[in-house]
Amino acid sequence: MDNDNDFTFCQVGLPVDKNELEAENLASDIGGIIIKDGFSNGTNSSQGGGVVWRDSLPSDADSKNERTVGSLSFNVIDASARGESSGVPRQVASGNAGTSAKNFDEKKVSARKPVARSKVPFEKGYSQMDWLKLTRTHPDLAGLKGQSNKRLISMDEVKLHQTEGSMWTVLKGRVYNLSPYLKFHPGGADILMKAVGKDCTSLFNKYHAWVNAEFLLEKCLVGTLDAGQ
Ligand code: HEM
Repeated sequence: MDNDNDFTFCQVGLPVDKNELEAENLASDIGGIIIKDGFSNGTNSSQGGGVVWRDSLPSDADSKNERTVGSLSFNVIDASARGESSGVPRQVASGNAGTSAKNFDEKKVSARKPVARSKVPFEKGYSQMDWLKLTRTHPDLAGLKGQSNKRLISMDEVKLHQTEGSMWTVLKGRVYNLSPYLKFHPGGADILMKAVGKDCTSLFNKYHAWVNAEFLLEKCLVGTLDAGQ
């Protein structure tokens, strides 16, 4: 096997990105990182007032660095005690090394409201399983009465079939008799009536482009739409 083309054998290289190198240099120049809590009024952090964590004890070298480059410090504020209910942690960041210090609040991300689904509870005996059983056992769901389902059908003929037992629709260039499926339609029979006598392809795609109608209505096929009409 050619390992060059197999990503599982990819070698992870050293950072060559210019920005990464710059970030590394900058990090080594920073005098120290201090995390303080927001409760103590300890103004002198070097005495440990409110310091939650610091990356190193101030040594001579570190304080020299602090004078030339500075340090980064973060104040950690517990918002829960103030009864803020956003659930998003508030954060205040401050830097004193010439880096532009900005206070920021994380914006609340508004979750999209889910679209209301309008599935209709099926009547007893009209589940999708019941439909599958019926398609396997019924001899003539399309109502062909011996006619071929390979013939071309005009739109005018489709419009004529809007009566009980013979309700035709066009879906993706195929003509189906919807009558036997009406009561099994999970969206309800009423809404499916909109498809009768018409080409329902765009309505179908609007509601559920993912539904495999070719399979579900296989036994309801009466013919192919004559597109030349
Ligand atoms: C013509 C063949 C059609 C077939 C075979 C069919 C089949 C289905 C199936 C299997 C579902 C359940 C989908 C799911 O659970 O994700 C469904 C739901 C639904 N259908 Fe159809 N459908 C057809 C046409 C239409 C048309 C023309 C309309 C609208 C005029 C429509 C409106 C709906 C609605 C509103 C639902 C419920 C949506 C939902 O679950 O969110 N259907 N249909």
